[in-house]
Amino acid sequence: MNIYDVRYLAEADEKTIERQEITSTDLMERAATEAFKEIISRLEPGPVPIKVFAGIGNNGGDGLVIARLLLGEGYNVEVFIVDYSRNRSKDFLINYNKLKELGRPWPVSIKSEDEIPEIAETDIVIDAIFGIGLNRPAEGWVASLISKINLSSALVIAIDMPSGLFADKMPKTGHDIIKAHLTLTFQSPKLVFYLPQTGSYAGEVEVLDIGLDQDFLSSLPVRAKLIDHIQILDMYRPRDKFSHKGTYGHSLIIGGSYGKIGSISLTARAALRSGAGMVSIYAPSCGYEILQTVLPEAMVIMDEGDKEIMNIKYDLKPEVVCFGMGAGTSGTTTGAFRNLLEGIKFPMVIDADGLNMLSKNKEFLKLLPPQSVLTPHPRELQRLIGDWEDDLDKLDKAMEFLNKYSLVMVLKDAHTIILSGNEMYINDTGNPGMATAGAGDVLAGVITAFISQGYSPLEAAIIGTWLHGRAGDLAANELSYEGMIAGDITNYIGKAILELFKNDEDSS
Ligand SMILES: NC(=O)C1=CN([C@@H]2O[C@H](COP(=O)(O)OP(=O)(O)OC[C@H]3O[C@@H](n4cnc5c(N)ncnc54)[C@H](O)[C@@H]3O)[C@@H](O)[C@H]2O)[C@@H](O)CC1
Ligand SMILES: Nc1ncnc2c1ncn2[C@@H]1O[C@H](COP(=O)(O)OP(=O)(O)O)[C@@H](O)[C@H]1O
Ligand SMILES: [K+]
Repeated sequence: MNIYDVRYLAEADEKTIERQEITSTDLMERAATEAFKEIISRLEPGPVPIKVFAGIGNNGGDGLVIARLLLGEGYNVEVFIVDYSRNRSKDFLINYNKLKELGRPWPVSIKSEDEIPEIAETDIVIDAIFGIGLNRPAEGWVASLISKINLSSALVIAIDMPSGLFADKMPKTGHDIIKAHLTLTFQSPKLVFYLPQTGSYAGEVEVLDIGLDQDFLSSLPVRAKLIDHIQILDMYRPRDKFSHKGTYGHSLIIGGSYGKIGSISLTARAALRSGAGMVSIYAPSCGYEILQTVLPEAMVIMDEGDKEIMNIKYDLKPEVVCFGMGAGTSGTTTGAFRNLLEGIKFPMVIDADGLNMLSKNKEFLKLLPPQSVLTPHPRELQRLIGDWEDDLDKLDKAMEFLNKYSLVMVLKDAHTIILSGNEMYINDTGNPGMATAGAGDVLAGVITAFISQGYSPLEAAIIGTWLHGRAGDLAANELSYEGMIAGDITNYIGKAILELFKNDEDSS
């Protein structure tokens, strides 16, 4: 699903109005009706008290339409106009009059702190104060209202955007922003919903198709893509009946040190479970028996070092090499990594201590084979690219870095972001149960396996990240967030792949 810059969404509204020969009021009615349908599909029957807070712009107009439609269905609705300016939008006014024509209940205007109503725990709050038009932080009593809504235990549904959140820039600390449980957003998800700094304001995100002109939308530059199962299915290549293990490539996983042999076994096992034809593990010799015992499907090659890698030598021809998990960053292992980099001409996957060695030895970066995949978590990223001001600045800096060295970057987080060239892909699978040691080692193995099967590094990063998260979700469903461990993610990769081919919506 495409994510667009919001300034283009406003243009798409205008183009739609022109091409579909409708008015902006019709479009507002259409958008708000979609939101209304979604809201009632989630409401328990009964006289739930609903408080709609409507601003005086078009987001407020949406709120008024939703209120009118809910009243029409007999819901118990109170409407509060957040009357911060006389500058009311045309469609707000049209819908304000339509609401008043219903006669009951009269919308209550809030113009000061004293007029902010009590909000009960049992209320449902519909936040239609500000949408994508917000261009400065909420202030004064409007900020107090937002804070009061947040302090109540009411269920909060934000329309288009949680009010107070900017669509295209990061808030500073101290800004009051609605913390929604659910955000019903129009046509395109907004990038800020997926960034660690701002994502928690949106809660669950539901994207509502409001029928904006598809031809115009497809002519727009795409800011990012939210990966969905359709995209994964499109990339997936079925296996040929007459294929053999050679068809799916040989993955070489290099890493481990005394006390950290488990990490490479996690990576190698995940690679085998993700379709690699053959997997060899290269490790210090203290790992030999452990690896042969825990993973009989993998071949094991020993380094001359007992407790750490000293000098990487092998005489096989892998399709892909994955380096770094549990390797440590000693001077000897760093020297061995440098020699490895000098000898490899095809894209690698680099994780964990491989990334730390790159950070400590920036001159290694130009030795990286083009299109290599780097999989940093936020700390590893910070060591690689330095500090950033905020999440948007982080993305800009990471882009600059990867383009300098022609890399693919997998920025691991709650919503992992994959960057390549000017493209950005956002992952929407995964859960907090995956915040467990070794989950990243598993991801490195999954991505490696897809490269070994002939997928491009970017495709492998996208498919691998999505499947890893989906497998984590399936594991959590059975085991709980607390009960799952990294190896469980690997155990569910097969089910995550099978699920891709199920036709029901639940697999998305
Ligand atoms: N344009 C259209 O045809 C459609 C618009 N829709 C809705 O329209 C929204 C955008 O509407 P608007 O552009 O009217 O903007 P908003 O309703 O988001 O904001 C209202 C106005 O408040 C002003 N403002 C910004 N920051 C402020 C602050 N801190 N304190 C006080 N005032 C501030 C802005 O100048 C803006 O005009 C979308 O988010 C969506 O909900 C939908 O109805 C779909 C169709
Ligand atoms: N809250 C979360 N929601 C979704 N995914 C998560 C969450 N926390 C961690 N993950 C995923 O788990 C993995 C953790 O990787 P990493 O931090 O490298 O762990 P380790 O170094 O222990 O292997 C990443 O793929 C990350 O995206
Ligand atoms: K809103």
